[in-house]
Amino acid sequence: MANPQFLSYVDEHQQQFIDKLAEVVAIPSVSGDPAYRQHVHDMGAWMAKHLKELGAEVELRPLGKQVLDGQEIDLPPAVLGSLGNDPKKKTLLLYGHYDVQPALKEDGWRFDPWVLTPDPDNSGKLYGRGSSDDKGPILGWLNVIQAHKELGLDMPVNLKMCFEGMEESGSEGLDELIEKEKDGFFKGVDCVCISDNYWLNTTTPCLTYGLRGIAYFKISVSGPKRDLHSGVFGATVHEPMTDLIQLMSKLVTSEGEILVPGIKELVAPLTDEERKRYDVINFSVKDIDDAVGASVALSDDKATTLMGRMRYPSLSLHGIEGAFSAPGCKTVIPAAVHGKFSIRLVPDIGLEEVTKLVTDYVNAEFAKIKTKSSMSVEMLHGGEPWVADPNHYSYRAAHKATEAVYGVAPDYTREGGSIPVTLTFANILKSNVLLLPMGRGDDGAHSINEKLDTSNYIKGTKLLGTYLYELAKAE
Ligand SMILES: C[C@H](N)C(=O)N[C@@H](Cc1c[nH]cn1)C(=O)O
Ligand SMILES: [Zn+2]
Ligand SMILES: [Zn+2]
Repeated sequence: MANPQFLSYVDEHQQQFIDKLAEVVAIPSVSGDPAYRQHVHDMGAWMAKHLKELGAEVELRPLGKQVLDGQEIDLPPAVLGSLGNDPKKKTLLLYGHYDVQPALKEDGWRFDPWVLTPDPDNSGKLYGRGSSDDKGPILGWLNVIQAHKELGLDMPVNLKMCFEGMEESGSEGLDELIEKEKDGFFKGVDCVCISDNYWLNTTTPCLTYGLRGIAYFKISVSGPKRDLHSGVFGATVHEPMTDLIQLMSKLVTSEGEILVPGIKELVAPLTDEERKRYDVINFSVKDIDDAVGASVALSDDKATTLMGRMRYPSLSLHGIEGAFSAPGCKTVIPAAVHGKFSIRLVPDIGLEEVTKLVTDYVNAEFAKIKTKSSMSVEMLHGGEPWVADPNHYSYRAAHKATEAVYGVAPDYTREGGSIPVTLTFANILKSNVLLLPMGRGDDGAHSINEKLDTSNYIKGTKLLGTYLYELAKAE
């Protein structure tokens, strides 16, 4: 059980916590676009300032530079914080990310994505980019610390904190920092907790013990030196976009089957025991329909749907840079186009292996196209898949905390998304990692109209705090 004073404090400060979330949603910390990079740095500075005010020792650790769209720019720093150093207490490492995915009102958002907007229908939904992924959860930790500081309560465990600003763009520089600091800043960490994923549905909290990895690719096709008039040059020159579409159509079927040979053969075989684990999860295919706003699920079967997200790889096509995409009818032949796609990886499918399979296949398919265009394929960023031991004491502590705050036992899930640093923490720090999500499956992370329900934010803050108390006692 958590301290009752702490729980009451969270209820009494609900509006103040929402106002803080509004303050950080207003900082458009998009890591993938160089034009927004200063905002990512501003968000890192905001985190450092507020953690210091809460009594933590804080350091902004530079992570070097990256080349983005031909420009060399500073990577956002890692915000490293420590609170408490009592050798009698356990030491928990918290990780979260302060960068977000891009968002433009014209993509179809109901409200300005950078203004946290409560649902006018009073449903309690708080709309805004980053509300659920991952600014709400990282503020959840800050709220817990604030409550303890203001109430004069001792924290049940020592905290180390690592917040990064590049998670949505491959976590560049972070693995190196963890390796370098494993016997420095990260020394003494007993276990790791990350709140950066989502419940499977809208009602049942969960503990997550696996993540898919990711391999993100770009296929570039070019030909003419400049964009051309299709009336003047159509049926006259090879067109890069035509070649790229042909290549991209060879990657995946409409039923989601990956066409790159050799990938599905690597997936670990399904055991009866594992199959049964999907049957007990509180979930229905309607949860998918509700989350995406349409009846478009690949399967009508619950276990097949869950396995599609948790234990099988997937290949998604994301976009074509350089293609005409504005309204209207521009009759251009683009000179160079870059197709982007990613593959979500599962255990037994490694990043290096998949990169070779994809590169060889795309090159072989391109060789079959009769064209004079040039083509190259590269892996832009990646992260390996991860699975943890859900019988660890940290999971037992989170299980008890979930029952205390939500009055139900959590589901045990594997997440379809990726948090590349998770495996690094597990391997380099040799620690158990727990994923303790705050948001719901319909939060729309990475999509338009991302939201966090007020009750998830407030109960989620109570859950994170209660987990610390349970962790202190756990064996
Ligand atoms: C699950 C986590 N909140 C998340 O959204 N992770 C991203 C990481 C990523 C990797 N490349 C780009 N973003 C994801 O799963 O897409
Ligand atoms: Zn994300
Ligand atoms: Zn995230």
